[in-house]
Amino acid sequence: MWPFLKKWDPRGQHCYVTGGSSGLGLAVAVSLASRGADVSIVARNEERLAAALEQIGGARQSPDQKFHSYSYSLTDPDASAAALEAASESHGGKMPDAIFLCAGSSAPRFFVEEDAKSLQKGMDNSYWVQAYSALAYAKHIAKEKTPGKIVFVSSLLGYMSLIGYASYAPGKHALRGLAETLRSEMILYECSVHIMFPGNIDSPGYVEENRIKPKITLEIESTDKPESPEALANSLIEGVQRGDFHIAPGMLGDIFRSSAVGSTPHHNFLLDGVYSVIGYFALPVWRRGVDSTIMKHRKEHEEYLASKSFFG
Ligand SMILES: NC(=O)C1=CN([C@@H]2O[C@H](COP(=O)(O)OP(=O)(O)OC[C@H]3O[C@@H](n4cnc5c(N)ncnc54)[C@H](OP(=O)(O)O)[C@@H]3O)[C@@H](O)[C@H]2O)C=CC1
Ligand SMILES: CCCCCCCCCCCCCCCC(=O)[C@@H](N)CO
Repeated sequence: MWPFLKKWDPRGQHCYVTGGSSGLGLAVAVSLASRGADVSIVARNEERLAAALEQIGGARQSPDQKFHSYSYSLTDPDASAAALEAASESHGGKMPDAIFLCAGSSAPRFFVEEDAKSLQKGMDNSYWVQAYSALAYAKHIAKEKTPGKIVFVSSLLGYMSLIGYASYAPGKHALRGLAETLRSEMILYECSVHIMFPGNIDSPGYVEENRIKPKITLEIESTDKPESPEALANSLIEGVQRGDFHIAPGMLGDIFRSSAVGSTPHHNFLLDGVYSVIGYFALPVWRRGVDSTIMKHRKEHEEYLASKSFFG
């Protein structure tokens, strides 16, 4: 964003990556390691953490780089704080220089099939799984008076939403609200804030969610071909290096970002204007197409609900 500012260099920095055992988080961890960073990853499953740590080790650039993994459940506020503290212990008690909050998951289904518990779980796995870590980190940064970096991972579904995402899109929108607040507030502590809005990612999590995803959601989404975690990890890190606040890779990202920009900082003042004009004309056409696809599916939907004994 500011060409005269020095680009952020991950070399020698301690980077903390949640969800670092799979998909985007793992690719971010590997890419940071290959750029000379110390990397700590956090997730729950220990076997996958161990396998990931080995892969991250393979990207080592110097014998001094430290790689660690920690098993914590980040939907718990105390565990989120404990995970950060554990990671800082291996670095002389100093908080990580940057935290990449990639953990998250979605379980798409129709709203009428949700219940209070599943909606709360959706919020846990989209919003709280990142927000608690940001909270614990921010407190330390403010107390320690050391600069920091917070990177959230939302989704294109943090800019818009569609059928099937009632338990997930609200949390991803909420992350945008949190990031906007923190971008403004954390400048007090020299802590920069960034948030990514990727489309579909070709990850283990994507394969998993597609097994339960309503057919109609799959069909509408098919416009957005999944991208490799590695390519997206590079877009994320390069966005952070440039100092971009919103990082929305690809043409779709540019269109949705520019169309939803509000008072969020622009990237390229002129180009963003072009993208927002494209969005102004193309997005309503796309949305009407989506609505008509959904309406054509009405009978099938009713049959589906009947097959689940929804009507009693
Ligand atoms: N897949 C997609 O199409 C898209 C995904 N996103 C977002 O990108 C991020 C990465 O997604 P993706 O690459 O698919 O990830 P994966 O589903 O492949 O991996 C998720 C990672 O997060 C960890 N994780 C999940 N829940 C918790 C938890 N409660 N506590 C600690 N760790 C947790 C998992 O480990 P473990 O289960 O062992 O804890 C794993 O390491 C997510 O935030 C997702 O919402 C955004 C747009 C599209
Ligand atoms: C010019 C206008 C053209 C518009 C075309 C838009 C196509 C958008 C398709 C929807 C993409 C949804 C991504 C979901 C990512 C995600 O977060 C889930 N995989 C859950 O994890």
